[in-house]
Amino acid sequence: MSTAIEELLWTEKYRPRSLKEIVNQKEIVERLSKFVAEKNMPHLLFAGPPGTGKTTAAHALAHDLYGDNYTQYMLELNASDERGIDTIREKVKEFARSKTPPDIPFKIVLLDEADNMTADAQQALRRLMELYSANTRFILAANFPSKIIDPIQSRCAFFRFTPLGKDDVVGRLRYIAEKENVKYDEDALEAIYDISEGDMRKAINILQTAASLGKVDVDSVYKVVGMARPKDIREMVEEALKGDFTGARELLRKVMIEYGLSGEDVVRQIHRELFSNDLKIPEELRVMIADYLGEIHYRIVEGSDDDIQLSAFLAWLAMMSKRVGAATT
Ligand SMILES: Nc1ncnc2c1ncn2[C@@H]1O[C@H](COP(=O)(O)OP(=O)(O)OP(=O)(O)O)[C@@H](O)[C@H]1O
Repeated sequence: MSTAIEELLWTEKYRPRSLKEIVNQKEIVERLSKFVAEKNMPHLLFAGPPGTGKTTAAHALAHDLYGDNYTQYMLELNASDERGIDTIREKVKEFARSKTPPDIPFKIVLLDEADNMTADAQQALRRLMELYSANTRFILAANFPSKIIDPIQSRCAFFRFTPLGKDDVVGRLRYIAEKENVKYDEDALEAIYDISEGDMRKAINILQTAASLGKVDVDSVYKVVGMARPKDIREMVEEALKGDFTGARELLRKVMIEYGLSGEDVVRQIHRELFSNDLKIPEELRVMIADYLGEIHYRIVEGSDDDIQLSAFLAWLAMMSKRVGAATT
């Protein structure tokens, strides 16, 4: 990757180079550091959601093993990009023949998105792993480990990466914002965490896009991701639950126009708010709303009119709250 892109993209600029710079994932970092100390390791399977540090950890491990010029001892392949197992086989064969590191008996093949390979391709991969195991170790990265065939799973040490917590994400965003001289509101960083759901890549990208517009505040954050502020969505639902259908419908039109949301976007955001702690409603009502919202979502996806469906939803909320006798508290 060129230096220009590394400088431009904050996810690259602030990608941890060494294991000790990785945020959280403590147990993983400890186990990997042991491999570095022992200069030995088995094949590895890194599993977990996007943006939690799988690729970063593989590079950091190679960096700590081989030093700054580690890339000559590491082959990175993306299972979805490479044209089938034959291409992978050719590349691995060539790589296995190339220069070996001075005092470590193996090189590393990183295979990203391994769970996108068919079961047949994975069988071929398994044979490849065995064939070159004398001087090569494979690191497989996957979002869904259940899609990796058992014979491969049993040959790898398993590492589960978990979504990063609020303190970790907000702390990292604060660190980057300070380094980049970005003006920000603390609650904007928390909003970025809420949207990212523990995906650090997504969080850093939102910060960078919002910062390009000026000060990072809650409004600019929701604007760049094309979402309404949760508060606006909650107010709309609460208004309907108070029985004020007309008021709720006005708020609906406002969020759709102001934020340029589609009907499906609005349904997704209502769904999100339904399970947040900020919407205080009785459990019985929450269950009914979740059920009916699923129906509305289906109708919109099938091509029904956004406005008619969402108006019907708000009307239903207004009627339901009366029947259950439950206005918001
Ligand atoms: N644990 C972490 N500590 C610090 N930064 C992180 C961490 N995890 C992710 N990041 C940041 O997010 C970016 C993306 O992370 P990475 O490529 O490692 O994700 P991944 O888990 O491999 O995701 P994918 O499954 O999409 O490939 C990194 O460049 C880095 O800036």
